[in-house]
Amino acid sequence: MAAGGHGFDGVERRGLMFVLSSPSGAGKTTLSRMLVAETPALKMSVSATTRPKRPGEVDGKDYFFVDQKRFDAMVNNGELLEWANVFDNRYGTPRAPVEAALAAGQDVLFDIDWQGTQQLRSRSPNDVVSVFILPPSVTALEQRLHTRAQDSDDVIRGRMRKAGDEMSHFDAYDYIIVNDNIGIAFEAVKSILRAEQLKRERQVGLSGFVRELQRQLEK
Ligand SMILES: Nc1nc2c(ncn2[C@@H]2O[C@H](COP(=O)(O)OP(=O)(O)O)[C@@H](O)[C@H]2O)c(=O)[nH]1
Ligand SMILES: Nc1ncnc2c1ncn2[C@@H]1O[C@H](COP(=O)(O)OP(=O)(O)O)[C@@H](O)[C@H]1O
Repeated sequence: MAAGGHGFDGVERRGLMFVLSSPSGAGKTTLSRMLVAETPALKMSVSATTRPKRPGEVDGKDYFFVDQKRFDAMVNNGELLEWANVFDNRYGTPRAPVEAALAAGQDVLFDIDWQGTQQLRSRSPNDVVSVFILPPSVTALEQRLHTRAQDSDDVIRGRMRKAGDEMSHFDAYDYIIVNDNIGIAFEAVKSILRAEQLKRERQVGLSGFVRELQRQLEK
């Protein structure tokens, strides 16, 4: 992967792929939005989906809403970095924007399920940092799905039924956050991102930087 972009005093850093997953309603969309709002350099990957648009969602911002035919064409043309069936719909990550951002040394944020996370990790094991968000309780999860008020009772029942399955994959993730208080959960997400950005192996320009410090000391 190409190196580029930002870092302290010109220390080049490799962009990372920051993944948030959770059962529906646990809070990953909320946390992703907060993170992007506070971290302008972080690029959100906008997925393509065949699911219907919810009230308030914007095409091209929340998702690219496409029909089944277009989705199949994207798969067949290799336009997706990963894709999966979730809740009887298809979801996938457009490849080009992610590759361009990473090549420029930018970090990319993904709100994708465990299947997509697995596919990204097998392609780029060193660049994926994965976080799984758990609800504090089943009652809270159900309440959140209802207060979001964007899905029918039937859809909510379906999502509650599948929450157990989704949660069973928590052990494939690097970090786990229980999202009880949103402010505390957000602090936790930010800390993980910051610590991962500072990992030695991601700061690919370090040896040159240290050599330069040593050269100046020798003067
Ligand atoms: N594999 C994969 N999963 C995705 C993608 N985009 C969204 N998802 C997941 O699909 C599931 C359903 O998303 P959505 O319909 O927005 O419902 P929500 O989780 O209740 O907000 C969530 O687990 C998302 O993380 C994608 O591009 N790839
Ligand atoms: N810690 C929290 N406490 C209370 N409500 C929350 C919390 N985190 C998220 N929510 C609310 O729960 C609902 C579902 O959150 P959302 O981010 O859409 O979940 P997901 O993307 O995981 O499906 C939203 O209405 C959101 O405002």
